Amino acid sequence: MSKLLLKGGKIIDSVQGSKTGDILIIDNKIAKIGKDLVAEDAKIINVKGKVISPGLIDIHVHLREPGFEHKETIETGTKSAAKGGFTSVACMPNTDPVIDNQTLVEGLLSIAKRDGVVNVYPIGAITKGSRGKELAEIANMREAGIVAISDDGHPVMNAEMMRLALDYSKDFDLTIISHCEDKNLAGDGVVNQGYYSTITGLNPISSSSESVMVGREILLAEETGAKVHIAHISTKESVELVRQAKKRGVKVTCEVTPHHFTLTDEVITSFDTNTKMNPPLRSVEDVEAIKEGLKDGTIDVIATDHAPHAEEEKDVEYNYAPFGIVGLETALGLVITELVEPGILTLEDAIAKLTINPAKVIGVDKGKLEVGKDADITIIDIDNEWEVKTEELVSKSKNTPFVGFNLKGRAVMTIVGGKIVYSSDK
Ligand SMILES: NC(=O)N[C@@H](CC(=O)O)C(=O)O
Ligand SMILES: [Zn+2]
Ligand SMILES: [Zn+2]
Repeated sequence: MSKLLLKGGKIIDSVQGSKTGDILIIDNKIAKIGKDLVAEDAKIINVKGKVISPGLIDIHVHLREPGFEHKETIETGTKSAAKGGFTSVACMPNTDPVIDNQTLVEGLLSIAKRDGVVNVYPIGAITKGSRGKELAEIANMREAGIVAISDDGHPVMNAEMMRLALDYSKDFDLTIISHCEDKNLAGDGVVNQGYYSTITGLNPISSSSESVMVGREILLAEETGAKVHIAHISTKESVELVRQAKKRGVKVTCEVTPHHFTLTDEVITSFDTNTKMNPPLRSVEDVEAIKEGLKDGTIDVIATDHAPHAEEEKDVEYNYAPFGIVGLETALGLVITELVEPGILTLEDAIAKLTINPAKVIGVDKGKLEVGKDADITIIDIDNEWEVKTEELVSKSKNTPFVGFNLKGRAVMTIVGGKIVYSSDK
């Protein structure tokens, strides 16, 4: 029997309010929560002045294995997650091959069991090969352990195919995570349409290329009664569509990435390919609408869309670089610096968007500190000031626009199932 006693931290409880106290972990479960706990032969960890949070959950991660191991592997991606304070990640199926059948899901789970340091929840494809033509083996994949379906990286352009998938997903209580992008409207765009696309001469991506699809998904979810989750929301129009749909009782949820609430399209003037991602960085007004959406609960989840790409792939002309940036190790710092410090979200609300809310979207029993639950816990030092440095990133890829940023707040210890998988002291 192994015992771990966390002493004197601020225990986050977004429902009943946070309190200072101790948590006793026995083996892989939370055994006791209270004040002045004592436990013989427990390893004691003093967390005075620190926050004890439910382990963070990221439901939008590209682990790249199988097929793109030069960008990331399940081992390096989950180590990156652990350093960022994440105890669970859900991984997107746009690997090679695309995760669209039971055997591939089982293969992924067995690698995750062998190499993963945090919990890995696979997301299956909606359509075979994510090509949008015929449905993937959704029932079998569900049996094998997928927690959601998504063709992320691509939209499902055929609305009838999406309606079919939504209808079908209800039988398996699966949420569809939609990458909202109208391919015809997006064309060969690489950056947000606006002042900065004009002055840089880079090909524009309109806001409508996203919002038209957000509107479509909402209408189809409403018609079918299915659950849809909008990935990486980025425009003010999309936020408003979700807000109105929620008022009507549509089963729609959405997520935003830290880069979409932190950066605007102004940064593309550097022509740094680490400012290129899908959807693109948007305007000041969009960022303001996103913050409003976070505040009023329209935006449920903060997810990284961790999208590693190798240095040689990004080190090309802007038009030719792949879309995407890494995010697991900077997410928490950006949330605290950009949202909690300025008072946009309380610490409890911010943590809810990184724990219980994402857990609900993928339907897993995680994200709460309660006796009897898995001991997935993140210890956060919210006052820790640090600078993002390339050489300190443990992800295999270093494609982030945040190098040199000074952030406040970081995970100092990550515990998964009672086991310390990351500690800043080591
Ligand atoms: N976000 C990105 O810019 N890229 C993602 C795909 C995606 O999330 O749509 C990737 O897989 O690289
Ligand atoms: Zn996407
Ligand atoms: Zn993605």
